[in-house]
Amino acid sequence: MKIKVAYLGPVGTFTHAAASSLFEGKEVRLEPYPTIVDTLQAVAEKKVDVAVVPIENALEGSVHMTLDHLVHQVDLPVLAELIYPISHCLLAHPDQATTQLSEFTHVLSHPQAIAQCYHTVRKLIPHATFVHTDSTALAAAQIGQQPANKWLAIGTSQAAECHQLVVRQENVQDQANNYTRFWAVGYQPLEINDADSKQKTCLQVTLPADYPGALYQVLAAFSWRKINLCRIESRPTKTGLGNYFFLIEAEMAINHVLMQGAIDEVTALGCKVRVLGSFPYHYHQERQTLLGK
Ligand SMILES: O=C(O)C(=O)Cc1ccccc1
Repeated sequence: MKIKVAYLGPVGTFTHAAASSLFEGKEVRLEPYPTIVDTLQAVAEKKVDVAVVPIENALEGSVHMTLDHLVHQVDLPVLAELIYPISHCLLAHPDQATTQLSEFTHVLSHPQAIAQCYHTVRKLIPHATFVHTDSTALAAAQIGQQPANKWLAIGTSQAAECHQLVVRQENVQDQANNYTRFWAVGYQPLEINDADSKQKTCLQVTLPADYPGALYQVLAAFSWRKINLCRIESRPTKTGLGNYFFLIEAEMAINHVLMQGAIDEVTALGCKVRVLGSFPYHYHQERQTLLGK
């Protein structure tokens, strides 16, 4: 039976490209969902086997919608991570193919895409009003239905093809080195060929109380074991102003004895530790090593 994979759709989103890359050559059915929350709920409610969602961007940081849903609303293990290059295009209806860029009035896209391109687009179109949509491809679809409006979408060249739009400008992200990390989440382990892959563990750590050196003690548990941390972020627990949990990503698999030791030590300090996942991670170019043949 084909694995069902939910992704933030419709066709032509960056998540669609990442999900296609992650499952390339596999017997899967990719199913689009309109929002990140719907995508995660599809797997939480067992309508699909896996969900692929964006988690962090190199320019804009965490995708809070994804992170908060995974932490507060569902208990879905992270199964794999793909780091995918992101290049944004300005897309217009063919009827606006010759309109001066500075004459466009509105720029539609996903909030992450708008944030990644904000300064570049403001320079090109100083009077643009930015309009948020649930995905970049939805913005492209809306442009396709509005030939008379001087509107642009920020999105992928695939979305331009899907909706017969013209690419008015490529590479409008504010920095060249633009990557997004995507997570595949689900209850069933993926058939992953991880012999050569690097492993990561993502932990949610909540301190017992706020006291001098509390976080320092947590970090020390990783430090003296020489476990490299690749990300640490605080997010509100949503129980009151100033209450945070920490999301800690470490470059070591959960079953490693040193990782077990670090988790035990942090727990002994009185912290609450939840494992969000222990999973292989890859850059897009190395994707062929991620999934089993
Ligand atoms: O809207 C999309 O295309 C997405 O997949 C979300 C997103 C937006 C910008 C960068 C990476 C992912």
